[in-house]
Amino acid sequence: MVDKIFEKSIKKQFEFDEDVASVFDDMLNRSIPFYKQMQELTIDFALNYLKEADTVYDLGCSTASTLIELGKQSNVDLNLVGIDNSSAMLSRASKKCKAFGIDIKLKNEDLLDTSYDDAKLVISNYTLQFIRPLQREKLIKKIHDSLKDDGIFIFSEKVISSNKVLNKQCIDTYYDFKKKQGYSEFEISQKREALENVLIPYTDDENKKMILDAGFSHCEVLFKWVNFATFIAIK
Ligand SMILES: Nc1ncnc2c1ncn2[C@@H]1O[C@H](C[S@+](CC[C@H]([NH3+])C(=O)[O-])CC(=O)[O-])[C@@H](O)[C@H]1O
Ligand SMILES: O=C(O)C(=O)Cc1ccccc1
Repeated sequence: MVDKIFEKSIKKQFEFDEDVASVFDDMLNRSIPFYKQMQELTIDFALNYLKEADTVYDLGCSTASTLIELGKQSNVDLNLVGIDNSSAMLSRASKKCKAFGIDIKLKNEDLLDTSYDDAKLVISNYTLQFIRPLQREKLIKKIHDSLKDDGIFIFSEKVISSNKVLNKQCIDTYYDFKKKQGYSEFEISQKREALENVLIPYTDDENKKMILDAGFSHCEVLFKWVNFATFIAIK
């Protein structure tokens, strides 16, 4: 279904409710530049590290498209776990898993309350940005401590620049991208307002610092388009 959520006047904050879930795959494809390529990279790099019976967690799995694709492409059996606290997202995820015949354990839990036992790989694409900064630092520490010694964390985030002028240029370039995807100026500005204080982006350096402070030995950017970046961290 086509995302028309912000065509009408909306006064509430952005929420992952039934309305958003029903158009979510379209929303992501049209709102996150190179979303498909970013997902393919996540899977390509994940497959570099995964062996038979490894456990993979996807934090903020939404409609489970990344885990389904990982399950399809893996030559070994994996223990796939998707976590999200939106029932609307998970009911779609569950239907898609059945339709594709991929076995994924879907957990309706807050990321901050979940345990990540036996994790070889943790994925979290475009989700940490919705966790408040203090909690975010704690969550990263928990992810680090739960990962096996050779564990990997792959995550993507909307990012900002610490240079004000460049940051404004990045935002303008992103809004041009959205216009080219068919969103009107009204939809773009309504969504921007709804995301205010809900989506809290860090700079690349802040993301890397958060990762290294949690104890990871290495972190780098795998992919970046203007203000959207994918990172890989090695325990
Ligand atoms: N505290 C929380 N606990 C659990 N889930 C949460 C929490 N906060 C937000 N979520 C969930 O995180 C997901 C973020 S979307 C991820 C896209 C996906 N990774 C993808 O690659 O397709 C990204 C976006 O919409 O920009 C939503 O499904 C929320 O319900
Ligand atoms: O920042 C924006 O304007 C976005 O649209 C990013 C986004 C994409 C998908 C869900 C929530 C936010």
